Amino acid sequence: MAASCASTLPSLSFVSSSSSNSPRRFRRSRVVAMASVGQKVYAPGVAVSEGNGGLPKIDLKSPHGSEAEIYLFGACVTSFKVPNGKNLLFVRPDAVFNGQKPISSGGIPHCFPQFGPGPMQQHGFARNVNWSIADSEVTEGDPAVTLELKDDSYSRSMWDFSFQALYKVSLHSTSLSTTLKITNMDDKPFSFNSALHTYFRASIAGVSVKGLKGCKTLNKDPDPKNPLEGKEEREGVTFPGFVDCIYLGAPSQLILDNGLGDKIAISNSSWSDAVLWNPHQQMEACYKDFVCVENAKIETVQLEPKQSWVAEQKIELV
Ligand SMILES: O=P(O)(O)OC[C@H]1O[C@@H](O)[C@H](O)[C@@H](O)[C@@H]1O
Repeated sequence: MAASCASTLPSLSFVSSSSSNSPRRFRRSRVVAMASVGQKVYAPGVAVSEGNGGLPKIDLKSPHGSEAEIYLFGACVTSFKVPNGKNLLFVRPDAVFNGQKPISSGGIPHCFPQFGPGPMQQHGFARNVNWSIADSEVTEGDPAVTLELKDDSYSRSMWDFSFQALYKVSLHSTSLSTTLKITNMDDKPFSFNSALHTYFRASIAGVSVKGLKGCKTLNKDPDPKNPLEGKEEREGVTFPGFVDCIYLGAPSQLILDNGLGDKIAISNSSWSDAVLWNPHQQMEACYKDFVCVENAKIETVQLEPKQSWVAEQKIELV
Protein backbone atom coordinates (compact mmCIF):
# COMPACT_ATOMS: atom_id res chain seq x y z
CA MET A 1 0.00 0.00 0.00
CA ALA A 2 1.25 3.47 -0.86
CA ALA A 3 2.03 5.88 1.94
CA SER A 4 2.47 9.57 1.27
CA CYS A 5 5.46 10.98 3.03
CA ALA A 6 4.90 12.51 6.42
CA SER A 7 6.64 15.84 6.74
CA THR A 8 9.51 16.36 9.16
CA LEU A 9 9.65 20.04 8.33
CA PRO A 10 10.55 22.54 10.97
CA SER A 11 8.01 25.36 11.12
CA LEU A 12 8.81 27.90 8.47
CA SER A 13 7.11 31.14 7.65
CA PHE A 14 6.61 30.23 4.00
CA VAL A 15 5.01 26.82 4.61
CA SER A 16 1.83 26.54 2.57
CA SER A 17 -1.57 26.22 4.14
CA SER A 18 -2.30 22.69 2.92
CA SER A 19 -4.17 20.78 5.59
CA SER A 20 -2.84 17.56 7.07
CA ASN A 21 -5.65 15.54 5.55
CA SER A 22 -4.98 16.88 2.06
CA PRO A 23 -4.16 14.05 -0.36
CA ARG A 24 -1.18 16.15 -1.48
CA ARG A 25 0.62 17.08 1.65
CA PHE A 26 3.48 18.77 -0.06
CA ARG A 27 2.42 21.82 -1.93
CA ARG A 28 5.00 22.90 -4.41
CA SER A 29 6.07 26.19 -2.85
CA ARG A 30 6.88 24.38 0.35
CA VAL A 31 8.83 21.55 -1.18
CA VAL A 32 10.80 23.60 -3.66
CA ALA A 33 11.76 25.95 -0.86
CA MET A 34 12.91 23.05 1.29
CA ALA A 35 14.76 21.52 -1.61
CA SER A 36 16.75 24.69 -1.92
CA VAL A 37 18.04 24.35 1.64
CA GLY A 38 18.72 20.67 1.21
CA GLN A 39 16.55 19.33 4.01
CA LYS A 40 15.07 15.85 3.77
CA VAL A 41 11.32 16.04 3.86
CA TYR A 42 10.39 13.38 1.37
CA ALA A 43 9.29 9.78 1.49
CA PRO A 44 11.97 7.17 2.26
CA GLY A 45 14.08 6.62 -0.84
CA VAL A 46 13.37 10.13 -2.19
CA ALA A 47 15.91 12.93 -1.75
CA VAL A 48 16.80 16.21 -3.42
CA SER A 49 20.41 17.01 -4.22
CA GLU A 50 22.45 19.35 -6.37
CA GLY A 51 23.04 17.95 -9.84
CA ASN A 52 25.14 19.05 -12.80
CA GLY A 53 25.35 22.82 -13.19
CA GLY A 54 23.94 23.22 -9.66
CA LEU A 55 20.47 22.24 -10.87
CA PRO A 56 18.24 20.50 -8.31
CA LYS A 57 17.58 16.84 -8.96
CA ILE A 58 15.62 14.15 -7.23
CA ASP A 59 17.37 10.93 -6.30
CA LEU A 60 15.23 7.82 -6.03
CA LYS A 61 16.74 4.76 -4.36
CA SER A 62 14.91 1.49 -3.91
CA PRO A 63 15.81 -1.04 -1.22
CA HIS A 64 16.47 -3.54 -4.05
CA GLY A 65 19.47 -1.50 -5.24
CA SER A 66 17.97 0.32 -8.23
CA GLU A 67 18.40 4.10 -8.53
CA ALA A 68 17.05 6.95 -10.65
CA GLU A 69 17.72 10.67 -11.03
CA ILE A 70 15.22 13.26 -12.20
CA TYR A 71 16.02 16.93 -12.83
CA LEU A 72 13.31 19.44 -11.97
CA PHE A 73 14.37 21.32 -15.07
CA GLY A 74 12.28 19.65 -17.76
CA ALA A 75 11.21 16.85 -15.34
CA CYS A 76 13.92 14.94 -17.13
CA VAL A 77 14.85 11.47 -15.85
CA THR A 78 18.57 11.34 -16.61
CA SER A 79 19.54 8.02 -15.03
CA PHE A 80 17.95 4.66 -14.25
CA LYS A 81 20.32 2.10 -12.77
CA VAL A 82 19.25 -1.47 -12.16
CA PRO A 83 20.65 -3.32 -9.12
CA ASN A 84 23.76 -4.53 -10.96
CA GLY A 85 24.72 -0.87 -11.48
CA LYS A 86 23.97 -0.73 -15.21
CA ASN A 87 22.40 2.52 -16.32
CA LEU A 88 19.80 1.73 -18.97
CA LEU A 89 19.54 5.37 -20.01
CA PHE A 90 22.04 7.54 -21.85
CA VAL A 91 22.88 11.24 -21.69
CA ARG A 92 24.73 12.64 -24.68
CA PRO A 93 28.10 14.27 -24.01
CA ASP A 94 26.79 17.56 -25.44
CA ALA A 95 23.92 17.75 -22.90
CA VAL A 96 23.64 21.21 -21.34
CA PHE A 97 22.81 21.62 -17.64
CA ASN A 98 22.48 25.39 -17.38
CA GLY A 99 18.76 25.80 -16.71
CA GLN A 100 18.40 27.72 -19.98
CA LYS A 101 18.50 25.13 -22.71
CA PRO A 102 16.62 21.82 -22.43
CA ILE A 103 18.56 18.84 -21.06
CA SER A 104 17.01 17.31 -24.11
CA SER A 105 20.11 15.44 -25.08
CA GLY A 106 19.54 12.48 -22.89
CA GLY A 107 17.50 10.50 -20.42
CA ILE A 108 13.75 10.90 -20.82
CA PRO A 109 12.94 14.42 -22.03
CA HIS A 110 9.32 15.47 -22.48
CA CYS A 111 7.89 16.58 -25.79
CA PHE A 112 4.79 18.62 -24.88
CA PRO A 113 2.51 20.18 -26.04
CA GLN A 114 3.97 19.64 -29.49
CA PHE A 115 6.02 16.76 -30.82
CA GLY A 116 7.06 18.79 -33.85
CA PRO A 117 7.87 20.05 -36.29
CA GLY A 118 5.12 22.65 -35.84
CA PRO A 119 4.42 26.27 -34.98
CA MET A 120 6.10 26.05 -31.57
CA GLN A 121 9.73 25.37 -30.72
CA GLN A 122 10.78 21.80 -31.55
CA HIS A 123 9.27 19.34 -29.01
CA GLY A 124 7.39 22.10 -27.14
CA PHE A 125 8.28 23.87 -23.90
CA ALA A 126 7.83 21.29 -21.11
CA ARG A 127 11.43 20.12 -21.42
CA ASN A 128 12.94 23.55 -20.83
CA VAL A 129 11.08 24.85 -17.80
CA ASN A 130 11.24 24.07 -14.10
CA TRP A 131 8.69 21.65 -12.76
CA SER A 132 7.93 21.48 -9.05
CA ILE A 133 7.58 18.60 -6.61
CA ALA A 134 3.93 17.90 -5.86
CA ASP A 135 4.23 14.72 -3.82
CA SER A 136 6.45 11.83 -2.84
CA GLU A 137 5.46 8.41 -1.63
CA VAL A 138 6.71 4.92 -0.96
CA THR A 139 4.95 1.70 -1.89
CA GLU A 140 6.34 -1.46 -0.31
CA GLY A 141 9.74 0.19 -0.19
CA ASP A 142 9.62 1.49 -3.77
CA PRO A 143 9.90 5.28 -3.94
CA ALA A 144 7.96 7.57 -6.26
CA VAL A 145 7.82 11.28 -6.87
CA THR A 146 5.21 13.38 -8.66
CA LEU A 147 6.24 16.54 -10.48
CA GLU A 148 3.90 19.28 -11.60
CA LEU A 149 3.86 21.87 -14.36
CA LYS A 150 1.30 24.61 -14.86
CA ASP A 151 0.90 27.33 -17.44
CA ASP A 152 2.66 30.63 -16.90
CA SER A 153 3.41 33.69 -19.01
CA TYR A 154 6.21 31.81 -20.82
CA SER A 155 4.01 28.84 -21.80
CA ARG A 156 1.12 31.15 -22.66
CA SER A 157 3.32 33.12 -25.02
CA MET A 158 3.47 29.92 -27.14
CA TRP A 159 0.32 28.08 -26.17
CA ASP A 160 -2.38 30.24 -24.64
CA PHE A 161 -4.12 27.70 -22.42
CA SER A 162 -4.39 26.89 -18.74
CA PHE A 163 -3.26 23.34 -18.04
CA GLN A 164 -1.80 21.11 -15.37
CA ALA A 165 0.73 18.36 -16.10
CA LEU A 166 1.43 15.81 -13.37
CA TYR A 167 4.30 13.40 -13.94
CA LYS A 168 4.78 10.52 -11.52
CA VAL A 169 8.04 8.57 -11.65
CA SER A 170 8.07 5.29 -9.73
CA LEU A 171 11.17 3.19 -9.18
CA HIS A 172 11.04 -0.58 -8.77
CA SER A 173 13.81 -3.18 -8.60
CA THR A 174 14.20 -3.72 -12.35
CA SER A 175 11.74 -1.23 -13.78
CA LEU A 176 10.91 2.46 -13.91
CA SER A 177 7.33 3.58 -14.48
CA THR A 178 6.11 7.00 -15.44
CA THR A 179 2.57 8.34 -15.53
CA LEU A 180 1.82 11.60 -17.30
CA LYS A 181 -1.54 13.25 -16.66
CA ILE A 182 -2.52 16.34 -18.62
CA THR A 183 -5.61 18.23 -17.44
CA ASN A 184 -7.39 21.05 -19.20
CA MET A 185 -7.79 23.79 -16.56
CA ASP A 186 -9.09 26.27 -19.12
CA ASP A 187 -12.64 27.16 -20.04
CA LYS A 188 -12.09 26.26 -23.69
CA PRO A 189 -10.90 23.04 -25.34
CA PHE A 190 -7.28 22.54 -26.31
CA SER A 191 -5.32 19.98 -28.27
CA PHE A 192 -1.74 18.77 -28.11
CA ASN A 193 0.59 15.95 -28.96
CA SER A 194 3.40 14.57 -26.88
CA ALA A 195 6.20 12.04 -26.47
CA LEU A 196 8.72 10.69 -24.00
CA HIS A 197 11.93 11.03 -25.99
CA THR A 198 13.78 8.20 -24.20
CA TYR A 199 17.50 7.77 -24.86
CA PHE A 200 18.63 4.18 -24.16
CA ARG A 201 22.28 3.28 -23.69
CA ALA A 202 23.17 0.97 -26.56
CA SER A 203 25.75 -0.36 -28.94
CA ILE A 204 23.99 0.70 -32.10
CA ALA A 205 25.40 -2.01 -34.39
CA GLY A 206 23.72 -4.65 -32.21
CA VAL A 207 20.41 -2.86 -31.57
CA SER A 208 17.04 -4.18 -32.64
CA VAL A 209 13.52 -3.11 -31.72
CA LYS A 210 10.80 -5.74 -31.98
CA GLY A 211 7.03 -5.31 -32.04
CA LEU A 212 6.53 -2.76 -34.81
CA LYS A 213 5.88 -5.09 -37.74
CA GLY A 214 2.69 -4.10 -39.55
CA CYS A 215 2.58 -0.53 -38.18
CA LYS A 216 1.96 2.41 -40.48
CA THR A 217 5.13 4.47 -40.71
CA LEU A 218 5.81 8.15 -41.29
CA ASN A 219 9.44 8.30 -42.26
CA LYS A 220 10.90 11.72 -41.44
CA ASP A 221 14.00 10.97 -43.46
CA PRO A 222 14.76 12.85 -45.67
CA ASP A 223 12.20 15.63 -44.95
CA PRO A 224 10.74 15.86 -41.41
CA LYS A 225 8.08 18.30 -42.63
CA ASN A 226 6.86 15.93 -45.35
CA PRO A 227 7.16 12.42 -43.90
CA LEU A 228 6.84 9.49 -46.28
CA GLU A 229 4.03 7.05 -45.54
CA GLY A 230 4.83 3.35 -45.46
CA LYS A 231 4.43 0.13 -43.51
CA GLU A 232 6.97 -1.64 -41.31
CA GLU A 233 7.71 -5.11 -42.68
CA ARG A 234 10.56 -6.11 -40.37
CA GLU A 235 10.27 -8.25 -37.22
CA GLY A 236 13.17 -6.35 -35.74
CA VAL A 237 14.13 -2.82 -36.72
CA THR A 238 17.89 -2.26 -36.88
CA PHE A 239 19.99 0.91 -37.21
CA PRO A 240 22.53 0.58 -39.99
CA GLY A 241 22.29 4.33 -40.75
CA PHE A 242 20.27 7.45 -39.94
CA VAL A 243 16.79 6.60 -38.60
CA ASP A 244 13.97 9.05 -37.84
CA CYS A 245 10.63 7.32 -38.15
CA ILE A 246 7.17 7.57 -36.57
CA TYR A 247 5.12 4.40 -36.06
CA LEU A 248 1.37 4.98 -35.83
CA GLY A 249 -0.73 2.52 -33.82
CA ALA A 250 2.26 0.96 -32.07
CA PRO A 251 1.60 -1.98 -29.71
CA SER A 252 1.53 -1.74 -25.93
CA GLN A 253 4.95 -3.36 -25.65
CA LEU A 254 8.19 -3.15 -27.63
CA ILE A 255 11.29 -5.19 -26.91
CA LEU A 256 14.61 -3.43 -27.24
CA ASP A 257 17.82 -5.41 -27.55
CA ASN A 258 20.34 -2.71 -26.68
CA GLY A 259 23.29 -4.55 -28.22
CA LEU A 260 24.97 -4.61 -24.81
CA GLY A 261 23.49 -7.91 -23.72
CA ASP A 262 20.24 -6.54 -22.28
CA LYS A 263 16.64 -6.93 -23.34
CA ILE A 264 14.38 -4.11 -22.23
CA ALA A 265 10.59 -4.24 -22.37
CA ILE A 266 9.11 -0.83 -23.09
CA SER A 267 5.42 -1.02 -22.20
CA ASN A 268 2.77 1.64 -22.32
CA SER A 269 -0.85 2.51 -22.01
CA SER A 270 -2.28 5.37 -24.09
CA TRP A 271 1.01 6.24 -25.76
CA SER A 272 -0.49 4.96 -28.98
CA ASP A 273 2.45 5.72 -31.27
CA ALA A 274 6.22 5.31 -31.23
CA VAL A 275 9.26 7.05 -32.71
CA LEU A 276 12.66 5.55 -33.45
CA TRP A 277 15.59 7.92 -33.84
CA ASN A 278 19.33 7.60 -34.25
CA PRO A 279 21.26 10.47 -35.83
CA HIS A 280 24.11 8.32 -37.15
CA GLN A 281 26.96 10.43 -38.60
CA GLN A 282 25.15 13.67 -37.73
CA MET A 283 26.38 13.03 -34.18
CA GLU A 284 29.59 11.25 -34.84
CA ALA A 285 30.85 11.53 -31.26
CA CYS A 286 28.06 9.49 -29.68
CA TYR A 287 25.57 7.96 -32.12
CA LYS A 288 27.01 4.47 -31.59
CA ASP A 289 26.22 4.66 -27.87
CA PHE A 290 22.47 5.24 -27.82
CA VAL A 291 19.14 4.72 -29.49
CA CYS A 292 15.95 6.69 -28.95
CA VAL A 293 12.80 4.59 -28.60
CA GLU A 294 10.04 7.04 -27.86
CA ASN A 295 6.53 6.39 -26.66
CA ALA A 296 4.50 9.06 -28.39
CA LYS A 297 1.05 10.42 -29.01
CA ILE A 298 1.42 11.86 -32.48
CA GLU A 299 -2.26 11.90 -33.31
CA THR A 300 -3.72 14.94 -31.63
CA VAL A 301 -5.39 14.66 -28.23
CA GLN A 302 -8.26 17.07 -27.69
CA LEU A 303 -9.36 17.86 -24.14
CA GLU A 304 -12.50 19.67 -23.13
CA PRO A 305 -12.39 21.85 -19.99
CA LYS A 306 -11.70 19.70 -16.88
CA GLN A 307 -10.89 16.63 -18.97
CA SER A 308 -7.64 14.75 -18.46
CA TRP A 309 -5.45 12.46 -20.55
CA VAL A 310 -3.29 9.89 -18.80
CA ALA A 311 -0.49 7.83 -20.32
CA GLU A 312 1.87 5.36 -18.68
CA GLN A 313 5.26 4.01 -19.65
CA LYS A 314 7.23 1.21 -18.06
CA ILE A 315 10.85 0.39 -18.84
CA GLU A 316 11.86 -3.02 -17.54
CA LEU A 317 14.95 -5.12 -17.79
CA VAL A 318 13.73 -8.59 -18.80
O1 LIG B 1 17.50 17.44 -30.95
P1 LIG B 1 16.07 17.34 -30.50
O2 LIG B 1 15.31 18.61 -30.63
O3 LIG B 1 15.97 16.77 -29.14
O4 LIG B 1 15.38 16.32 -31.47
C1 LIG B 1 16.01 15.15 -31.82
C2 LIG B 1 15.13 14.29 -32.72
O5 LIG B 1 14.03 13.86 -31.99
C3 LIG B 1 13.21 12.92 -32.66
O6 LIG B 1 12.14 12.56 -31.82
C4 LIG B 1 12.66 13.53 -33.90
O7 LIG B 1 11.88 12.57 -34.59
C5 LIG B 1 13.80 14.03 -34.75
O8 LIG B 1 13.28 14.63 -35.93
C6 LIG B 1 14.67 14.98 -33.98
O9 LIG B 1 15.77 15.39 -34.76
